[in-house]
Amino acid sequence: MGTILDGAGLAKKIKGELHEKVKKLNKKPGLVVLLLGENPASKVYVKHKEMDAEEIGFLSKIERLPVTTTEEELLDCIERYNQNDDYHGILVQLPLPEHINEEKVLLAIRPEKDVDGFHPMNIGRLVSGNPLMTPCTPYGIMELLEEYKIELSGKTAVVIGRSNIVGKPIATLLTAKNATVTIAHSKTKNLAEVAKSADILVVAIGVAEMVDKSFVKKGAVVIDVGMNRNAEGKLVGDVKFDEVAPLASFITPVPRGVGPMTRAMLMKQTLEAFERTL
Ligand SMILES: Nc1nc2c(c(=O)[nH]1)N[C@@H](CN(C=O)c1ccc(C(=O)N[C@@H](CCC(=O)O)C(=O)O)cc1)CN2
Repeated sequence: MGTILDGAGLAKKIKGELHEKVKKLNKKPGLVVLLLGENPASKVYVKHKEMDAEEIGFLSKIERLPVTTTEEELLDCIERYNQNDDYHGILVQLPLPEHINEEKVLLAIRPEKDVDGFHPMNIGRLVSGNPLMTPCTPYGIMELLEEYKIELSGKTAVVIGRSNIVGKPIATLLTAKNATVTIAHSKTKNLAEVAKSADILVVAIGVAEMVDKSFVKKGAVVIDVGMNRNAEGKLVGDVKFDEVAPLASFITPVPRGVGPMTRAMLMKQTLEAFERTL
């Protein structure tokens, strides 16, 4: 049985350290989360972010906007927070309703306040090796790998999934640590065979328990980014945990793996955004 990478435990430690730093400040760092509509999962994630921010001692606000909000109204709202010096981090919860152009919205957030790291300027900086803000899920994965002293240099990494928020940036971060990275996706031929070549396997496909033991080399490090509800309504990852864990050297659980680390990195980047204003 592989070692379980305790994302929840590490996230708790990081949030405790942030709290200690915030206690010493004269002003509270501020985080605003913009939530459009009533997506049940998004509502839970946003609530968790609010709880984390309050626990650490941030000024925390959720702007709950109706699903009928127009793109122009959303852009106006973002601009108000761009101009508001009490808020150092602005985040728009994804996914957005279909009538809103996600690219336009992410471009509207000032890069210095883009604590999600999704603004094209922040993506460009990440790719060129001079990051300002890093997408929180990939950042959290890298912190977890570092905490457990998992060697990356010279290792073969396969990332299944090519999203802008996870697949592409984690591939960039692993490459920066000298891993040899392949990005695989729904059109990849012989996906299980490609995955099985990996020393480090990152799975971010959004299909419940799709990755079974046929995808995993003995001794591989398996990072499961998936967050799905199975037929019984239980939260499961993209990896069949019980089948894969005995093969892996390290593996993240779902829940309590990558998810809490995503939130911890959001808090870390909010404090850093605040510190840059001092
Ligand atoms: N603006 C953003 N939108 C979205 C992001 C993001 O990084 N920025 N990522 C995902 C959702 N997400 C953060 O928003 C997220 C999802 C889940 C968790 C988490 O802590 N999960 C827990 C379990 C939660 C539960 O019980 O449902 C866990 O894994 O232990 C954190 C962040 C899409 N949108």
